[in-house]
Amino acid sequence: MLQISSLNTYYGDSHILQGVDLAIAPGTAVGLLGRNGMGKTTLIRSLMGYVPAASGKVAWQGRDVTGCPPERMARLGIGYVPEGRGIFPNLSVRENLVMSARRGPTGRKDWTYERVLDTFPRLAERLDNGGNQLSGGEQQMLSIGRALMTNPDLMILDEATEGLAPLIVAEIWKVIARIGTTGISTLIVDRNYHAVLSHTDSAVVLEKGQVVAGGSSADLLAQPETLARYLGV
Ligand SMILES: Nc1ncnc2c1ncn2[C@@H]1O[C@H](COP(=O)(O)OP(=O)(O)OP(=O)(O)O)[C@@H](O)[C@H]1O
Repeated sequence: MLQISSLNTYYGDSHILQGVDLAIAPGTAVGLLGRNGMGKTTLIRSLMGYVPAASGKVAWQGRDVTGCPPERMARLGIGYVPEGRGIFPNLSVRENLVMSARRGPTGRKDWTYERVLDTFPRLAERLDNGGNQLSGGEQQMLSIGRALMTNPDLMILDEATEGLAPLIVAEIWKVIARIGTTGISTLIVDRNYHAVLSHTDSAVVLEKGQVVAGGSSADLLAQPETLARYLGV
């Protein structure tokens, strides 16, 4: 469904992504792992069109979308929950959700306002609160809820559990697992590689902008020396 081939991205003279390949099949969950600064967010920003790639290709559902702007990628069915959340702080929870509502690219409307509130009962209790009045965990839920309201085929979650209390983290992982069961593919970045590997079908590991390991998540979980080498502190 998503196929990234030989992607190279620079920030100025710094060659950040160095020939990255990544594929996501329909309905699967893929983990994107790597220590801080290895290029995970840059890969997401490149595929979404926020950062231009110098070379390489991004194909989405069979068509070449390399260099398409983020709004177009979103219209084509990619929901993006960025690191740092990206909600509208001055709008209420209700407004944040309602303004994101639309059918998916194939007309799908599985994720309605009611279903999102059912998934996140905490948001249902805070509909009239401004985005800036929410706790960190609630903001994260709102960010995920907004992406779901666009009825995407793929959800990209970048550090969705960062800085949250353990109970909220567990709640977010539960929701991520539930999203996966509704046929939406996911691309997940999270510091807790054990949790990522437990919630995905496959994963790739980035080191200095290159894919250095990858395969089925279950296989990777069974390779502690690989995990320690590329992800250990
Ligand atoms: N806007 C930018 N301008 C210049 N360099 C940048 C910019 N954003 C990121 N970088 C650099 O690019 C490299 C990759 O960063 P990136 O954010 O993609 O890594 P990451 O794997 O997502 O790590 P983290 O978990 O810390 O976000 C790092 O060396 C970082 O310092």
